[in-house]
Amino acid sequence: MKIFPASKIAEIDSYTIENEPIESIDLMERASSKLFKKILKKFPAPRNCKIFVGPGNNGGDGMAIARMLAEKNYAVEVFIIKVTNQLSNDAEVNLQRLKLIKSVDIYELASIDAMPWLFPEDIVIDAIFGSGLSRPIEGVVLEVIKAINASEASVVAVDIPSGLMGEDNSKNNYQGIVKADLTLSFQFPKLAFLFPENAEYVGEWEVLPIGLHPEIIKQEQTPYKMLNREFVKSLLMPRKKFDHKGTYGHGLLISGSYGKMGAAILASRACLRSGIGLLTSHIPRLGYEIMQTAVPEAMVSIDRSDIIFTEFPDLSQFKAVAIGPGIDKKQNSYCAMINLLKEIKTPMVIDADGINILGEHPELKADLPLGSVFTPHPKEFERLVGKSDDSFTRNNMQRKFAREYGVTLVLKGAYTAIACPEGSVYFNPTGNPGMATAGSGDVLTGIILSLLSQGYSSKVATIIGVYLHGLAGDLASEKVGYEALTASDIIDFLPKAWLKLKK
Ligand SMILES: NC(=O)C1=CN([C@@H]2O[C@H](COP(=O)(O)OP(=O)(O)OC[C@H]3O[C@@H](n4cnc5c(N)ncnc54)[C@H](O)[C@@H]3O)[C@@H](O)[C@H]2O)[C@@H](O)CC1
Ligand SMILES: Nc1ncnc2c1ncn2[C@@H]1O[C@H](COP(=O)(O)OP(=O)(O)O)[C@@H](O)[C@H]1O
Ligand SMILES: [K+]
Repeated sequence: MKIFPASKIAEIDSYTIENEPIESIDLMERASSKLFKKILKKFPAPRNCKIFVGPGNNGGDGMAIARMLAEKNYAVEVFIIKVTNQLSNDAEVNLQRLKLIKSVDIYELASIDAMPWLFPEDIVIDAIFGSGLSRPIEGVVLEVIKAINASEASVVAVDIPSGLMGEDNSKNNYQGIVKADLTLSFQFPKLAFLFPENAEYVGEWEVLPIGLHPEIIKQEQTPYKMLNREFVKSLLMPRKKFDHKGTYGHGLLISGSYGKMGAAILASRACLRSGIGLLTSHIPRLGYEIMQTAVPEAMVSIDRSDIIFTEFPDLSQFKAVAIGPGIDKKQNSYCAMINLLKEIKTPMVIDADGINILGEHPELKADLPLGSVFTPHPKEFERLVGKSDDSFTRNNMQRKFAREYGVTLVLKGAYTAIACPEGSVYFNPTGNPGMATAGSGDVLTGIILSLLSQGYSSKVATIIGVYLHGLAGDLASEKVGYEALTASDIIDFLPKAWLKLKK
């Protein structure tokens, strides 16, 4: 699913109006009735609704919803916040329609003194500003938003919480953003919904299709996309009757060190559960028996060091290489990394301490093989790419790094972002807070290595890997819950995740 910047949404709107064709007031009616139905579902018994509306089309939606709720016997009060004297055309039409409904009280809110008391059992509908917001909130609107946020009422935001910019909130005043319990967004999610600092403002969110024109949605370009099962499934290569293990590639995994052999085991097991033909696990000497016992399917390559990574086998036999889980970042490992980067010609996955070594020695970035994949969590990301104060800026830095070095750069977390060399970013909807547990990143590294070895491109291997990893985590959490979930559970649910993905 595409995620458009707010500026493009008005264009998509106009195209729909012209080419469906549909009158703009009818498009508003269609959008509002979708939202109204959702509210009815969420709050089936009539309650007091206090609807705050602004001067634009977001306000117009609010007034249309007010009319629909009143017709279903909800006690509705509408507060028109006096921002300007002029309402948008469609908001004005909806105001006139609303005035015909006798049961609805309509007030003008020109100062905070006229603010109504909000009770915990009230439903507040926030239709002050939508995608047309052009600057941080101030004046009476700021006071109203503070009062809404101080109340215990249930807050539903129309399209986007008022005050939140669709993408860039780096210069916003967070005091002036509505804290919604539920945000119902028209047709597309907004980029800002995917950033952690906005979570308490957006609340739970849902996208409501409102029938915007499919042609323009197809045509319009955007760097931001949300993954879904159909898309990921379409990337899978079918297996054929006469395939053999050579068909699915031989991968090399460099991982583990003294005290961190678990990372090597987890990554190896996940790799073998993701379709690879042959896996060689390169580990320090002390891990030999551990690996042979825990993962009999893996071949083992032994380092001359007992405890860390200092060398690697002949690379010519491998289709892809992964390095990082549990390797530590001692001087000798750094030296081995220099050599590895000089020799390697296949794509590679770089995770954990592999990333940290590159963060400490940025000159190594010049030797990165084409098609490398980085899988940092936020702290590792900071060491590799740099610091930022907000997620939008960080996302721009992520895209720039991916373009500059020709790599696929993953930023792990809720809505993991995958930045590709050509500038696009894919966000992943699968995964859950149960996965915030030791070793779950090692599992992801193993999965992506497996897919690269099978011949998927770096971008596709990363997309499938990230989606599948989250899906396995979701299936695992259905069985064991968030708290008890371990990285091994994610591996155990990889078979089910594959089946579900391919269904
Ligand atoms: N694109 C779609 O899919 C549809 C959009 N609709 C609604 O239309 C909304 C967008 O409507 P508009 O473009 O009219 O925009 P808004 O309703 O967000 O309001 C924009 C108005 O507020 C003013 N304004 C912006 N920032 C301000 C600030 N900080 N302080 C004071 N005034 C400010 C602007 O000058 C403009 O007059 C969407 O969010 C959605 O609710 C629906 O009606 C129909 C379908
Ligand atoms: N709240 C969350 N929602 C979705 N996925 C999550 C969440 N928390 C963690 N994850 C996923 O779990 C993995 C954690 O990786 P990482 O931090 O590298 O773990 P480790 O270093 O212990 O292996 C990542 O893939 C991340 O996307
Ligand atoms: K709103």
